[in-house]
Amino acid sequence: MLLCCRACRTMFSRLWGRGVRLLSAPEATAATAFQSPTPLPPTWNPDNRQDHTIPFPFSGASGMRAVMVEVIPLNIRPFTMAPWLFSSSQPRDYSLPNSSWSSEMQKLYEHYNNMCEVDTEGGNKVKGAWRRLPSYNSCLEYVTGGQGGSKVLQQEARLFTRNIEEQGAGFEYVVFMKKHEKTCICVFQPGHLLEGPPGYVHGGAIATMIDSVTGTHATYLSGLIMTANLTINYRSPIPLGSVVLVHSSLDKVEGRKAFISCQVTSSDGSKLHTEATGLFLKVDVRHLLGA
Ligand SMILES: CCCCCCCCCCCCCCCC(=O)SCCNC(=O)CCNC(=O)[C@H](O)C(C)(C)COP(=O)(O)OP(=O)(O)OC[C@H]1O[C@@H](n2cnc3c(N)ncnc32)[C@H](O)[C@@H]1OP(=O)(O)O
Repeated sequence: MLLCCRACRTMFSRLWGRGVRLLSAPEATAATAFQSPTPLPPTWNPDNRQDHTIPFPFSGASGMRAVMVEVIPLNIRPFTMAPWLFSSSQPRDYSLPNSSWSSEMQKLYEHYNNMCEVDTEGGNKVKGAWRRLPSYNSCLEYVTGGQGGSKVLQQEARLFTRNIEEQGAGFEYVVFMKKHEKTCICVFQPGHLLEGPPGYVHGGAIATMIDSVTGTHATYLSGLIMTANLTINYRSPIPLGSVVLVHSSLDKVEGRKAFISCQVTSSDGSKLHTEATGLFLKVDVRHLLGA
């Protein structure tokens, strides 16, 4: 596969780490000569690749150019060391701890994470009442094929809460779901880029987190949803850099509608910062694509 256009590049970034690796120019030449029944375009030349190369999309690889990729069946994928961001076999899960997390954020994470698995008398671990939800920098990570899915794949969809490069500067958060009680809790540490009033979090950033947590909750319960209505009451300002809890609970489901309420509190629950109610409507993938 030649990375010669935007669609190729998007597809490559989606596939990277899933059995796909970049070929060096000699490898690419050899692979084309021995394996591909389709000759390379006449303009392609490993020594002069201007016509069919593109800047590599990931940060940390500036100046690097991708020429050709090889798809390797996952079960025989060799070990390769990738020099850029998505170097593991899975896309980065942003809900895992990083060095920007304060000790309070880390402590709360461990508190809820420990309840995701419990020790049995026999010393085994079994699933607990809670579940940590992974979080990626693109909603595409949740798309599972189908005609709609592949159409979505052609776009470079990004989840903006997870696309601020500097760790700790924007939205640091992790969502835990308590499935049987239909509640969700999010541990949220707002960074300096979310400043509104001096020293406090911007109301729009708080609304973003409420929409993200309640929207994730509704998605988990109902599948593909869109926010139809969000009503927010701001009760007390949230200091930048503090750690707060976003509680989400399902009030009722009526057909396609899920009614969810939400409270943002201090980490010990003693102070109420924000209250909200949301209405989420289950939608068809065609609705998202504007069909
Ligand atoms: C392991 C698993 C992990 C899961 C991991 C998930 C990962 C994911 C993470 C990201 C999570 C981020 C989540 C963000 C979610 C957004 O922020 S979405 C973006 C913001 N929202 C929008 O842009 C929506 C724009 N609006 C629309 O597209 C359409 O108006 C809607 C909301 C889809 C509704 O349109 P529709 O489907 O045609 O519905 P319609 O027939 O008009 O109305 C149906 C019913 O709803 C009622 N209704 C419609 N709108 C309203 C309203 N605003 N107020 C009250 N009632 C209403 C109608 O009255 C009607 O009621 P009934 O007559 O049936 O009783």
